[in-house]
Amino acid sequence: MEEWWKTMPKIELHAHLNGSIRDSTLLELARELGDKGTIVFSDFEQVILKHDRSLVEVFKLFDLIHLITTDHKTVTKITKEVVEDFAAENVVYLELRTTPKRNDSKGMSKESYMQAVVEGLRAVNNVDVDFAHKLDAEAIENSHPANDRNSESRRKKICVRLLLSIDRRESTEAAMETVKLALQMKDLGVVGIDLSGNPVIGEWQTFLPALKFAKEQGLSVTLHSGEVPNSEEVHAMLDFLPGRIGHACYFEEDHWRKLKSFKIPVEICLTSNIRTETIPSLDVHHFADLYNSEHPVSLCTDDMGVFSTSLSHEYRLAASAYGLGMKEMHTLARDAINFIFAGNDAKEELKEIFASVSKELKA
Ligand SMILES: CNc1ncnc2c1ncn2[C@@H]1O[C@H](COP(=O)(O)O)[C@@H](O)[C@H]1O
Ligand SMILES: [Zn+2]
Repeated sequence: MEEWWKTMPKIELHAHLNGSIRDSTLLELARELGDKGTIVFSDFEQVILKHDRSLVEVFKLFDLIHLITTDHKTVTKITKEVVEDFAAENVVYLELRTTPKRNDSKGMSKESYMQAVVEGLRAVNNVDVDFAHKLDAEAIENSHPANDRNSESRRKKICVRLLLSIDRRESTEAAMETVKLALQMKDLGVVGIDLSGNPVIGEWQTFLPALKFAKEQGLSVTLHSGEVPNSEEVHAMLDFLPGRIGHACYFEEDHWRKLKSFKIPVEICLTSNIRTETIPSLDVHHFADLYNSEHPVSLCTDDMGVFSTSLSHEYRLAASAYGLGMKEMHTLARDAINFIFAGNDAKEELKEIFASVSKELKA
């Protein structure tokens, strides 16, 4: 039973690259920079290993993480590891999101940051990564000829798509640059835009032009919504009709009504919400009501490094907190196929994967 949560196929729709780094890698990177004298290692060690993380502290931690990860080589390394970690727990489809960053001292532009991310996807070697369907399917076949559909020796495969995040600290122009970069990278697996960052910073109106443009150009959009009370912003976000929203912690009656009537899927991050205290306990978490009213929801990790969790753990947690069995959890995982941002080819492939497990469950 314990193993089931790990072996069952899963879909991860809400994972931030820099929040998903292994503790061991963060410590190793911090130690290297400590040895060079760039940072004081012991200061970092304390923060990295600390486990109580209020929402305010989480954003302080991200500033520290970004200090040690924002160079091309490191971005490639953490991308590779994060994809490997998700694949190891049978995530078959991953939408990985990250904020393209400019760092003049490292000669880094938003574009070169994203090239480093794509390098990371290419560097994964213990599992096949399908990240740009049209272009790479052939390359994968050629590099692993034994990988035909009927072969028993078929290697494990994870389908990865990218979302580019706009940080709420950014200006309209910077947000627009991110959307243009996403459009430029459509053939490299970029399928959408995310709005995230410290929820007490920034105004909806600042990001709206870039988000509208993204939508007009055919990119999908997901928004962090209601991480702090902000009724007006939540209404504006719902009226924007995003493809999905994340969190929805401080939603009020009117928001729920709107969300449900618009049928906007919700990315649920249980551990993240409990750790940041945006929801007091699992028994009052909105997952239960959304699930019972058959509203589309998907369990996600948010930041598996920062919150020391995994997608398997989130499934185990929900199953025990809400009394759901293996079959129900399998259906919950499978139904996320309906609101992934990748196209029909990926959806069809995922349906096949889940269908073969459904048969086993019935047997
Ligand atoms: C806990 N809840 C959260 N709420 C809002 N934004 C969050 C977040 N967790 C992560 N991020 C966003 O993701 C960035 C780190 O990954 P990347 O550098 O983009 O790869 C953070 O700086 C923040 O902007
Ligand atoms: Zn998030």
